[in-house]
Amino acid sequence: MPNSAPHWPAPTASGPVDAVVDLPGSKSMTNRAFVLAALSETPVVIRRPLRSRDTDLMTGALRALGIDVAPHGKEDLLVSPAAPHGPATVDVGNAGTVMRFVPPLAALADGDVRFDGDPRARERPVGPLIQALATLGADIDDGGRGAFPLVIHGRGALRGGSVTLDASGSSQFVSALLLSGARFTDGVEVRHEGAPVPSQPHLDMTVQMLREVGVQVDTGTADVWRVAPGPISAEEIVVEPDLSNAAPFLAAALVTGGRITIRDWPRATTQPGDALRGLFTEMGGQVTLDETGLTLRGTGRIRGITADLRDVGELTPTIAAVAALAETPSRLTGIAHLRRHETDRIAALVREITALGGDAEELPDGLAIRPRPLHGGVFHSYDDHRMATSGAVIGLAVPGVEVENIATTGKTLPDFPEMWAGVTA
Ligand SMILES: O=C(O)C1=C[C@@H](OP(=O)(O)O)[C@@H](O)[C@H](O)C1
Ligand SMILES: C=C(OP(=O)(O)O)C(=O)O
Repeated sequence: MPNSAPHWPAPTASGPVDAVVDLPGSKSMTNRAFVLAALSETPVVIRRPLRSRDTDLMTGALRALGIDVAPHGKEDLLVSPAAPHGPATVDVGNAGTVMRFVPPLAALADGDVRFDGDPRARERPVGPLIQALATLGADIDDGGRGAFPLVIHGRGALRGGSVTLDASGSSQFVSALLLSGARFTDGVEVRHEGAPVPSQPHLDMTVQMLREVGVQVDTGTADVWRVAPGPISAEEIVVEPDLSNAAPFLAAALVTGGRITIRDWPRATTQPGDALRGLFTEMGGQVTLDETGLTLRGTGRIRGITADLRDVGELTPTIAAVAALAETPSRLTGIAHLRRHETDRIAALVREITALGGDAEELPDGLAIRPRPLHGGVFHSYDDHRMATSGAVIGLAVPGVEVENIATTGKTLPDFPEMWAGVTA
């Protein structure tokens, strides 16, 4: 999308950063919480939800379906469930969680629900999910495209049952069916066939959050998930800080040889961002976890990394930014599905690192980055929040980097420029 706002001059660190960072809630947990709350037997308080474009799109979708979401105290939200109904129009924006998690809810609605979103939403994969919903009894008009825009002719209930799909393009196809599956008449059995499903921690998150609201989920067989039909009983869902959005801040410590503490890092979590502890240790950081949170200390040395990031694909842009500043080469693989994320992240990262003088190369399922000094220039963000924050990370070490459309960080972290200024001041 063309963006006429002036480019954002990325602050260059004048010395090692040293700060404690409070991050808002996880996008992935917040948007799962909304779906579960919408289908709950009783009103649900969502504690410390993320407020951002992606979560606003989700609350917009719920409201369009007749489900009320209201402020509750200073930072919480109250969801008052109701039988979802059409006619309704849902704007999915460029939010994968809204694109994938809301159609099953719409299939349970009474009435027509229309879906469309940003131009990129029409390119992101949704076909296997739409096909699966049709197999489970939904009446969907997608003009045979297997893509947005589309209409779901809800009939107030969905039969459910067993379905086989290829979820190698996105774990969100599976999560979507599981999140609403307990409310399908026969529950749901999802079988995956194809190349491995990415983002395993996000599947674990779905299963754990379902179990916490009383849903029976059987994960005993690899690539098969069974959700028993039954009620969803939640009163409160607590959202953890967004550990994927911790990535650029921890990277700042690594890149400047400084120290960053992310407050309230959970001791146990399903979030993929927890893998940053190991990944950034391998890249040269020293990590400690205590009552305050997770602290990363940079040592002044940045090592490259060879890693299969299939499970934690959304961390790739930040890891690539650090890799572009490292002393040794990096090879990031297992992430072919990133080509259909907010943008083609593999092509975008290679293009932008190369434009700053770096040495980066596309691989069929990832990218390779070799050490080479970088210079200033415009770092394009392609409407991708994680591209924008990656440009900020590189800018810490390379004077004269300007990030195009920093406002796109509002997808999951609207206060990013202010938070970043606080850390780099
Ligand atoms: O379920 C989720 O909340 C997510 C799953 C992952 O999607 P893919 O499996 O499509 O990569 C991840 O990249 C995305 O940011 C969030
Ligand atoms: C891939 C991402 O988002 P989405 O939920 O839109 O898929 C992401 O946040 O890195």
